[in-house]
Amino acid sequence: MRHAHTVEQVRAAEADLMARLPEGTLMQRAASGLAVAISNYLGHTYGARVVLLVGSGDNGGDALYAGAQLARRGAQVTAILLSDKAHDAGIAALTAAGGRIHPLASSAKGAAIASADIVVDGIVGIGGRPGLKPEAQAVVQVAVDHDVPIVAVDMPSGVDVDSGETPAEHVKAAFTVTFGTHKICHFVDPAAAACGPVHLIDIGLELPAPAVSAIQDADIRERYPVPHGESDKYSRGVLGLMAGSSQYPGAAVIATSGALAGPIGMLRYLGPDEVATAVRAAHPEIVAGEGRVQAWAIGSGLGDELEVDKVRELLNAEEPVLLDADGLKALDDSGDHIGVLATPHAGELARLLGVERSTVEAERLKHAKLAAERFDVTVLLKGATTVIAAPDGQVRVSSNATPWLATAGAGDVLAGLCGSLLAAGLTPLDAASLGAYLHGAAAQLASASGPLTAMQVAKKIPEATRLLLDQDIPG
Ligand SMILES: NC(=O)C1=CN([C@@H]2O[C@H](COP(=O)(O)OP(=O)(O)OC[C@H]3O[C@@H](n4cnc5c(N)ncnc54)[C@H](O)[C@@H]3O)[C@@H](O)[C@H]2O)[C@@H](O)CC1
Ligand SMILES: [K+]
Repeated sequence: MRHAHTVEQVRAAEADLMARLPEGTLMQRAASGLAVAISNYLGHTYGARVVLLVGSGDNGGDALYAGAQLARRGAQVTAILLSDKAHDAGIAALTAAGGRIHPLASSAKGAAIASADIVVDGIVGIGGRPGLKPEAQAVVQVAVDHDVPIVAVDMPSGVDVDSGETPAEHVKAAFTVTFGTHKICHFVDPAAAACGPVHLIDIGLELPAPAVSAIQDADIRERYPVPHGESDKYSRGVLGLMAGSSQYPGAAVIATSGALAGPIGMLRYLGPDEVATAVRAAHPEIVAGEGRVQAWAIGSGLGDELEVDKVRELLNAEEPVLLDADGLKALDDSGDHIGVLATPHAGELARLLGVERSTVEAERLKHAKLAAERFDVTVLLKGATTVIAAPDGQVRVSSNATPWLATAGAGDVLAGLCGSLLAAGLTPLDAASLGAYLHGAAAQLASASGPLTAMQVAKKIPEATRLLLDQDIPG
């Protein structure tokens, strides 16, 4: 996993390290990493036209020192000072290296930005409040109008660093270079979408447990319940699936496709006879009717046929339960639901919490955590980046989805797959994490940069799993 820490955690780790190192060492490490990333992006340094947008703090200092390094290697570097205050030693370094300094009032600044190969956003970093001042917004707009790529120093200025929210104007970066550890805004939308690819420069910080972790390929290898020589269909896990209705029979076929593509040894389907017939026609290996299961997945396409009392009984039983779509209506905030995984999209989470959908979309991390705490469940909030919040406060994100995945039935596949991982014995947090990541990987395979259907995603899950497990097929 990659890890993100809060501003407070980063400041404490920086203070610890700075106390042991000569003054300025950390900033030099940061600036060197930034300069190399800019050179790599441009493909050349000599003659490159680089404009630095420099705010009043150390974020501007990073930009100035990186600019000085680039200037020493032949780049034409111009700094635009957005505040009366700027990092003095950084300005001296840039000037000594042959860089130019423009105050905000300079009439030449617009032309410098318009003809730049890259603009470096050193306006604010972890010390910034959300939003851009009008003068900063104006220069950023010149870069946007002239299609000049912007590299964000630490993070795009104007985003809310610790929540990933973007309540006001902010920079949209071509890429971001960050230092020491990731910050929450790199992982959580909408801010994450403004970062572009994020490069992490190690500056030697020693960090505590992360606030948010992002799932990577290696996590699948580490945690996927791969069967072994002694496994049988029961020990691999049996999932009970309640989905689909006479109104939405397709949801059952799609959700069962997702479940069968996961690690379980057997799938039991419970639902109306005609839907069970359709499900078994699609998947003859499915067993219809009651029986012992290790986990339940309930909800996709149930419509009005949701039996709230029965579901609440299951919520209080020992087996873990996944609640999706209509099944979420059975969730209440009384009692212990520690084994429950809820998989809402923003609209469903908004209904659960009694707020507007747009509020959830703007404050995704906050509302996922709020619901995890209030309902005592693990919450998987679907979206371009999936946010997973456990009731103990752990948060993970999965960011490998393709926008083509925004298609009917994709959520049913995810519910089936996560249910399958639950039945195979993973915790709700791991089942949600691996499910979201494998779902994203399968969608990438199914899409190959083009449209896809939910059933195509389900069909690609085994291949995505195999690639991520890096296992050759025997025989
Ligand atoms: N502390 C360290 O040792 C290191 C810090 N580093 C850099 O230092 C940055 C943090 O520096 P600072 O703590 O000086 O803080 P910033 O540079 O993020 O911001 C400093 C000042 O900007 C002003 N400000 C706040 N919000 C603003 C807004 N929306 N618009 C305009 N001005 C605003 C405030 O007066 C604030 O004090 C990090 O993000 C990173 O880039 C790196 O050099 C790594 C080492
Ligand atoms: K910045």
